[in-house]
Amino acid sequence: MFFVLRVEIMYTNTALYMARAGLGVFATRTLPRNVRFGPYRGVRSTDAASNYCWQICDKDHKPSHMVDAVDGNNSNWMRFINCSRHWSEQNLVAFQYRGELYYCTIRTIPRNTELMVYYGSEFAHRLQVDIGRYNSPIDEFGNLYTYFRSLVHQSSLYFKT
Ligand SMILES: C[S@@+](CC[C@H](N)C(=O)[O-])C[C@H]1O[C@@H](n2cnc3c(N)ncnc32)[C@H](O)[C@@H]1O
Repeated sequence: MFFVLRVEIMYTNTALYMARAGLGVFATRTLPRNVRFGPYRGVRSTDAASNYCWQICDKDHKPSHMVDAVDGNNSNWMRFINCSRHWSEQNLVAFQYRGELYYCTIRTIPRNTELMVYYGSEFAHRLQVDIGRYNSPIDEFGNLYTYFRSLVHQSSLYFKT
């Protein structure tokens, strides 16, 4: 089953989130768990030349190439999704399927909530995300969201991009 995803792209609330993070993506309706978006559109490149790159791996899990969404004319709305700073605010996981990159919701995302995915430790570190505290107990970080960890399972829900 396909749905048309409605999201809003707007400036992140820097008072609540991270300073100077720019634009972010917000759900305009409640999204259930296990909804997949994608693929992440961009230009194929050999190196991580921008902050809009995801690494694609081959069948042997070896790095193959990057998909770079720096060009707004050769990418889609997924380029605006920001990096979570702690698992309590992460609501998407990135995964690769048939050589392309997708995101999947890992918890129910209430309306008006920012969609956030973990970029991986290397890039997150560059964004000054405290990797050492990423998985620390929620009360050390603040009670922004209720913790609900889950695995990505098969789902019949997909969104068109
Ligand atoms: C893929 S883009 C995300 C969209 C970006 N906010 C925009 O306005 O185009 C990645 C960039 O967003 C910003 N960003 C994303 N997550 C962030 C975070 N947790 N803290 C600070 N900046 C972040 C950084 O400038 C990063 O280079």
